[in-house]
Amino acid sequence: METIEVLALVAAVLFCLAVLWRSTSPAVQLIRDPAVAHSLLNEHADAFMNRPSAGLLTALATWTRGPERNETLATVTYGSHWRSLRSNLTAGFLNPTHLAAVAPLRADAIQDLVTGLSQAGGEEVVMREHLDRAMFTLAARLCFGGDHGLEESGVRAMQRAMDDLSQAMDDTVSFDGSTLGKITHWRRLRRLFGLFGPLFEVVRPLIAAARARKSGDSYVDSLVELRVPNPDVDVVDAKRALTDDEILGLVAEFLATNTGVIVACIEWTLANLVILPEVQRKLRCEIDEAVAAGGGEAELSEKAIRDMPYLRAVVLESVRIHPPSPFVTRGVHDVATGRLRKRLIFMVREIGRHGSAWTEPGQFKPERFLPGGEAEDVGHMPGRNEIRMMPFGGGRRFCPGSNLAILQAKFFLVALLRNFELVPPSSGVDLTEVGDFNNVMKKPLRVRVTPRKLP
Ligand code: HEM
Repeated sequence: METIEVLALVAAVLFCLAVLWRSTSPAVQLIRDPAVAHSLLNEHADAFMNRPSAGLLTALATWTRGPERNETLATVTYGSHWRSLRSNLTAGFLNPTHLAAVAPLRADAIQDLVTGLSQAGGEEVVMREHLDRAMFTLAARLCFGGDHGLEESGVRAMQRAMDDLSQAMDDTVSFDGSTLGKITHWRRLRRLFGLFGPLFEVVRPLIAAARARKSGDSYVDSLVELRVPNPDVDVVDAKRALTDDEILGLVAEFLATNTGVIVACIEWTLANLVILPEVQRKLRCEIDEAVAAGGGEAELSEKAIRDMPYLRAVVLESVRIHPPSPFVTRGVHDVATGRLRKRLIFMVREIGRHGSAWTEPGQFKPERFLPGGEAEDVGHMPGRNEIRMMPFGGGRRFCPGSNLAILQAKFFLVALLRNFELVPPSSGVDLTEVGDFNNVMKKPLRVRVTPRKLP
């Protein structure tokens, strides 16, 4: 065959592959309107119970297929396996009695944060560095238990591994859909999955220790004890334990959801409090009054924190305008083949700032969530009759950790405002957003923290 004929043949094959690829690629629909989001997620919840399946690229990157993949709560298909994992987290770990018992761990983390910031001597600090450290220590203790030999060096090694994973995740999500993009995406995915290795090195002995002690109240203890449906055995209601690989995935998910997004929520809130001194002053007044009413205790009670209307309004306004997770996805799959037909992307940021649902949507105005305000009935979860914002998603797969996340953010904010005056840095505060997986401040917030004389 002549060279020219070979080239023509190669071009024809490539053309056919491109047409095939395009014709089999799932359609993508972007949802920006709160009313449309409500109709899809609330009125047709049964049709949108799953996120898009991971697909060919993930299979290539992990060299695994279908049920062999280690599913996490966020990736698993709606069904009995999902129900087991979800009720283990919500009815078990996140139930109010259990959470009350972890209050001392949170108090320790907050105390360390306040001590660290006090040493800054009124100088400018990069708030995220301090918050990341405190929040990660807390998450690791919630995950593995406060007194099971979790060394500081192990916590920091885990934090480094998780930082790399979350950076790789952000690089992977922002993928433009072009053929070149897909190839790059595949390479990024391979890198991403490779990053689980260093995390596993630190976590594997902790899983082994949890298996050996057979009881405990940390998240990893609950995963070791959990039995999930086993469809591979021909026995009614057959169950099996989770493998170490599966537990690793769930641990990574737990650490990720209990750190970066909560830190992002606190950082965005602080940025607005620094820019708007009047809002900061009002919030501090509410905190000082609650502290006085509580007899000046070092940490306010959970009830006192929940009963603070202005704090609630500030946090809601923060997650409305700067949702730490900027989009939520759903997939429509072919019933027979399981292949992804359509990908729906709910643009959480745009929904929370939609002109049809909010007046002056770009302005940070906590008052809108107070009694008499335009959003006095809006909470952090979508209402039954409407969606006006959805920072924690909606429908069947809404975020199970939303209450904990809001509570942790409030406790940290109260401690910071109670102990420090927060003054803008000389360079000002830049609210530019970055990140597709997590929505963070492009320029990490710098603040001058001046210790307060406690009333
Ligand atoms: C400010 C902090 C947080 C934000 C902004 C956030 C946001 C979200 C969003 C938007 C989703 C997708 C919901 C959907 O698809 O409808 C989600 C899912 C999820 N979140 Fe959170 N989250 C936060 C904290 C947490 C915490 C603390 C936990 C665990 C204790 C958690 C565990 C999960 C899990 C397991 C899922 C997947 C649920 C499922 O598919 O059934 N999140 N989160």
